[in-house]
Amino acid sequence: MVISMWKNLLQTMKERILQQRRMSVYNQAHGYEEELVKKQLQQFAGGSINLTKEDSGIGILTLNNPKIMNAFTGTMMLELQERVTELENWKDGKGLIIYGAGNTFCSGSDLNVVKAISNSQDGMNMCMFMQNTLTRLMRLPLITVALVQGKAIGGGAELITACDFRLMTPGSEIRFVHKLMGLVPGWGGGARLVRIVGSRAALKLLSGATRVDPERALHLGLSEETLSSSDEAGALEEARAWLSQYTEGPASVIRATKEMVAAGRELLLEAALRTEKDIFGTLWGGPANLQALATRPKHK
Ligand SMILES: CCC(=O)SCCNC(=O)CCNC(=O)[C@H](O)C(C)(C)COP(=O)(O)OP(=O)(O)OC[C@H]1O[C@@H](n2cnc3c(N)ncnc32)[C@H](O)[C@@H]1OP(=O)(O)O
Repeated sequence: MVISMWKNLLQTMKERILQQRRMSVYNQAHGYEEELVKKQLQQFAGGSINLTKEDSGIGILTLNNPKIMNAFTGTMMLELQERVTELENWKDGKGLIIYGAGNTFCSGSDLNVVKAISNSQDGMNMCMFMQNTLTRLMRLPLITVALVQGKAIGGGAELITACDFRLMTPGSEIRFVHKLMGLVPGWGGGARLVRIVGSRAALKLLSGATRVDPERALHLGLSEETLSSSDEAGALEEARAWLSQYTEGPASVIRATKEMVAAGRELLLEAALRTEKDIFGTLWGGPANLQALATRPKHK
């Protein structure tokens, strides 16, 4: 009995590790040694990443380091990875809102960390770690929204591109400042920005280190809506209401919809079509489908 429980546990852990590897971009084959990178990041402590899972199926992820405008310390990078793992395993989840504590989003990497790891190898390790985490975030079967209050700067601007949608509050700003630091984005924000706003607009925003206010973000398709509240509680409430338009209904259907769109966004057409078929197969004749057929045959 104990042996069989132990075997099941090992099997589940193995499946989880394999699933995480499938969702990630880098592994040992790319010279990426995750355990070493984690050990190094652990040395730069401060702040936290907090997750609450609401009964509605909406998760709230808070970037919490307001003394330095929610800049990412090493331990925050590690905690973000842990929270993403938690979200991958949250089977009732439908949506996620990411926001920053203290009325501002995030000012990127903690500059103390940037200075301490300013050699090429350490920079590459941090880059691969954050790309893996943000790619897994992007591929979550949840509809994700970045709520931008105050500033989303550098890595903070990169993080918002890993979400499906962005909402901005009045007076807020998105800015890819990398060029001013002699850099380009390294957390995957460059590749994702091109897919969101197109290559011409992305080139302007990156090479101009342009300040993007809510009006310009709307015009570029970088933001969906400018909210009316500027304060944290009001903005969060508005973001919840906005997101719930899309998370209404059975979790199985919402999650399948996001997975299908993510496949369409990332895969070549034939692979995306096959994935769509597989996802369709998980719903056809399932409980949500049968109940809809029994109770709501018309859509007037
Ligand atoms: C992935 C690559 C990266 O992300 S590299 C990092 C890119 N980010 C940056 O370079 C941001 C640098 N900071 C700034 O430009 C300004 O602080 C911004 C964000 C515009 C805010 O300006 P302002 O509203 O006037 O506030 P402030 O400068 O007084 O900041 C408040 C305190 O927070 C700190 N802070 C801010 N950002 C960071 C950061 N990324 N790392 C470490 N500390 C940061 C400021 O130094 C300031 O601290 P203090 O009150 O002076 O002790």
